[in-house]
This record gives sequence, structure tokens and C-alpha cells, in this order.
Amino acid sequence: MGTAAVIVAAGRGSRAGGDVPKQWQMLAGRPVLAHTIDAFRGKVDRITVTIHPDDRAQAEAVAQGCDLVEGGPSRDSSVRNALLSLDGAGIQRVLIHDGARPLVSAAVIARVLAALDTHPGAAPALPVTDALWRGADGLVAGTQDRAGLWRAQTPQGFRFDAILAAHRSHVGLAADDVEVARAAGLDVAIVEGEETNLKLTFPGDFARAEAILKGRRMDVRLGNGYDVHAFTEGDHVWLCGVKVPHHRALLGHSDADVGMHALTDAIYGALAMGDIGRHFPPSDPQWKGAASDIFLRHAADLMRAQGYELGNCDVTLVCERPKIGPHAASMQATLAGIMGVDADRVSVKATTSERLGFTGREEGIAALATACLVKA
Ligand SMILES: Nc1ccn([C@@H]2O[C@H](COP(=O)(O)OP(=O)(O)OP(=O)(O)O)[C@@H](O)[C@H]2O)c(=O)n1
Ligand SMILES: C[C@](O)(CO)[C@H](O)COP(=O)(O)O
Repeated sequence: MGTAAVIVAAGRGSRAGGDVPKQWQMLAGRPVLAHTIDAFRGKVDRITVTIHPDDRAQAEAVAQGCDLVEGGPSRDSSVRNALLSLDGAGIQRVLIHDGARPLVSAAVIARVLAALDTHPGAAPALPVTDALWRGADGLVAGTQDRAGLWRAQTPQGFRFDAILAAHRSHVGLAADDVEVARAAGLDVAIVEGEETNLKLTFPGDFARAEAILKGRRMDVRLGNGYDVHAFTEGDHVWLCGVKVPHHRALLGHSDADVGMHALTDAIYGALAMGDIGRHFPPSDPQWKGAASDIFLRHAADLMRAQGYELGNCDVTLVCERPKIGPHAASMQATLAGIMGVDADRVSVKATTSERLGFTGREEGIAALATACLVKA
């Protein structure tokens, strides 16, 4: 079934302010209209965008792969021009959407399309939840019952032939295409809209839209790390940056801080940037006996260079001895200090392996770590 989207973007955005009409203003680094068009790509067979004659150059750059049609002096005349341009193109369903609603979700689009299986028209809306007043001269002049009132959104979807005929016969202006459809006797189903499907109308709406987009784009990454070091002769071990007295030491090319190594690898893993061995090859003599905070600091710096912050991390040391509990708080503070994060984002805990395996036989210590990195 041929489905088209008509995106109306021929207005001048007089209420939104700014140096250029709102559809050309930047939102999260891209023109508003680029976001709106992208929301429909892959969901419909073709996209028609109505533009103001002055905007052709920007439109050709932003609306690649779309048909461009010149709009009229009012929203409904712009829609009509777009529908007329699609006449005879084998379109069965059309979604008519404001170019100024760049945050429309796939779920809203899907709900409108699904409702068109059973209705000639369908549109998203939200029930009015605030009390409604009539006002005059800055005073409340009366109240309005809100029962049965809805806030209309777009895309408004229709069977193509029906809405084209409705627009052809419509006389006068219309706030939206539902008004045109209803004037022609078409039933329009209400489907659930979304608060985030806002129409950029006033200057303050851009900051709201930007905040919503930011939230949607949050990138959360998980990494894990695992390391083992064997015991050797000595009188202390380094664990999570803390020198812990013990009747043995850990054997390693560096200071063998198994906990810090696991955590470092977890961060590298979350970044998909290899492991300690890749960044600090054991074959390189300069890392012999190195304090492991060099590795962890490097991983934390890389994390920030990629735009991430540490959400939290969790290190588990597996050993019968030394007992970790008395040192856990100091380890937590040390790791947090190296990574430059608050201590409550760092957890250090330990378990025995019930005397089973190499850790149970006290041949060495194992460590596991998980790191969660967040890019807002
Ligand atoms: N002649 C017009 C007027 C409006 N629109 C489009 O209809 C949508 C909703 O209209 P509105 O928010 O009112 O946009 P503007 O008319 O641009 O804004 P304003 O009323 O503040 O000038 C917008 O995407 C707008 O570009 C259109 O294609 N052709
Ligand atoms: C179509 C619409 O977005 C539905 O809420 C709305 O009617 C457009 O209104 P405007 O007067 O063009 O801002």
C-alpha cells in the first residue's frame, strides 16, 4: 500500500523569533526540519515537503530524497498543494505532519497508521488536564468544562483520496486537517499522542526540545574486566591502590594490582578500546614495576576524551586472604580519586571462593570489575 508523508514547512515561524524561520533553526546541531524528516524515513514510501519559495536552497540540502512542493499563504493551502502534487501517484494513505514537530516518535506514527486500517482518518492527541478559563482584561471571566477536550497533534493520517477530496471542497481556513476531514463528513479516530511531540511555536520551546533530544540520545555503555595474579614471596600486596600488609606479594610485570587492572580493563571494554596490554604492552620495559594508577588514569582520561562520565563501577576481589573489609573504604576513595569521580560511584567488595580453585588454595587473587559509562 503506498503511504506518503506530507511535511508542512512553508510557514515563517513569526512567533518563534530568531534570524530564520523555525524549521531552519538549529536543534541539537541540525536544522529542525532535518529531525522531522528523519522521523519519517523508512516508515513511508515517499515524503513530500512543502516549502516557502525563498527557502529552496536550504530545503534541497536538508530534504534529500524528498519531493519539494511550494506551499501557500496558510497551513491548509500548503497541505492542499502537497496533496494535489501526489494525485495519481498511487498513494493510498497519507500522514500530514508539521515540520515544526521534530520530536514525533516512531510509536505515534505507528499508532496513526494502525488506526487507518479501521478508520478513514486518525490523529494523535492528549486529553486536556489543566483547568480551562476564559479570560478578559487580565481577569478570569469564566471557566470551561474540560471533559471531552483534547490537544491535537500531528501526524494526522487519512485515506488519501478522501482527504484530497475534502481539501478540494473545503471553504475557508482550517486549524488542521482533522477540521477539513470532519467538514467533509469523515470519521477521525483519536490515538494516543505524546507530551514530547511538541510543536515549536515560541522561542522557549527550542530549549525544551533540545533537552528532550538530549535525554533520548543518552549513550550508556557497560564494560567488564577480569584479572588474575599469582602469589610470590613478599610482605604486602597492592589492591585497588592500597598497600595491604600480607605474608605474600603478587607477581606481575607492574605492581600486580589485580583489582585496579580489572577496573581499567572494564573501562577500556566499555569504550571498545582493547585492554591494558594494548595500551601498556608488557614487553615494554618502561612499565616494569609501574604503579597501576597510571593505567587507570589513562583509561579514565580516554573515557572523558570520548565524552563519557563514569556512571558507576563495581570491583570484586576474590581471595581467602588478605581480608579486604578493613581496607575497602580506603580502596574506594583511592580509586575514586584516581578517576576523578565521587566515591559513591565506586564500589569495592570481596568474596572468598570457599577454598575452591586457585584462589581457594591461596595461589593467587582474581578480580572482576564492571564499569558503566554515560554520555548525556
Ligand atoms: N503557510 C504555511 C503556514 C504554516 N505551514 C507549516 O505549518 C506548520 C504549523 O504551523 P505553525 O506552527 O503556525 O508555523 P508558522 O506558520 O511557521 O508559525 P507562526 O504562526 O508563528 O508564524 C509549520 O511547520 C509551518 O511551517 C506551512 O507549511 N505553510
Ligand atoms: C496542526 C496543529 O499542529 C495541531 O495541533 C495545529 O493546529 C497547528 O496550529 P498553528 O495555528 O498552525 O500553530
